[in-house]
Amino acid sequence: MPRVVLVGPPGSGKSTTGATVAELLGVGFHDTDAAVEAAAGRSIADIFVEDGEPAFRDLERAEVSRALAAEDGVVALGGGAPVDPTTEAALAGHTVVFLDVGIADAAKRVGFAASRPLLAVNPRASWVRLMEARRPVYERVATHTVDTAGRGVDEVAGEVARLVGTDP
Ligand SMILES: Nc1ncnc2c1ncn2[C@@H]1O[C@H](COP(=O)(O)OP(=O)(O)OP(=O)(O)O)[C@@H](O)[C@H]1O
Ligand SMILES: O=C(O)C1=C[C@@H](O)[C@@H](O)[C@H](O)C1
Ligand SMILES: [Mg+2]
Repeated sequence: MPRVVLVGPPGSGKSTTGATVAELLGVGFHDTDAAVEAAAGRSIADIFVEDGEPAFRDLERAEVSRALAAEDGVVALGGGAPVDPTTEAALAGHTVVFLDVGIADAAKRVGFAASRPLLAVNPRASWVRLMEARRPVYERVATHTVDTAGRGVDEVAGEVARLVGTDP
């Protein structure tokens, strides 16, 4: 079972902070977005364009299920992964940290590049809509919440490592 699973919206820092948390804890780091891309041999943006979002969600659900069973370090999920009901149910019993962030910090961090297909059109409004719909899900699955607003990667990673460092 992973030591900790990171959830949160695009720009919350799951991938970047997760790698630092893994270093601090001396464990491996696994990013489900990267794993889906490696398995498919294509970028997520290409999977969205060529096969559509439902096809990506199927690949993501399978990869998250595999990672929750097989990985034992830090696991970063894609931003939309916990919205899937099967994935939400599978997260029960795991140590899950919700990296919270507001639109101001997310916009600064992400720059809303085309690599995030759900934010390709009207990125700020799309991010706000996504976050409104997803906040209840992130809050339901989280065992801990860490506010990342105005805080750097090292500070956030230090707090996450302290929170989960004593968990079995
Ligand atoms: N706490 C932070 N302070 C400043 N910049 C940050 C912070 N966390 C992440 N970043 C920067 O924000 C950008 C996006 O971070 P990252 O890719 O880790 O987000 P993510 O949550 O994994 O997003 P996605 O859901 O799209 O995978 C990166 O350039 C990263 O360096
Ligand atoms: O917020 C989302 O739905 C997404 C976030 C990214 O991590 C990727 O999983 C993909 O771009 C979809
Ligand atoms: Mg990421």
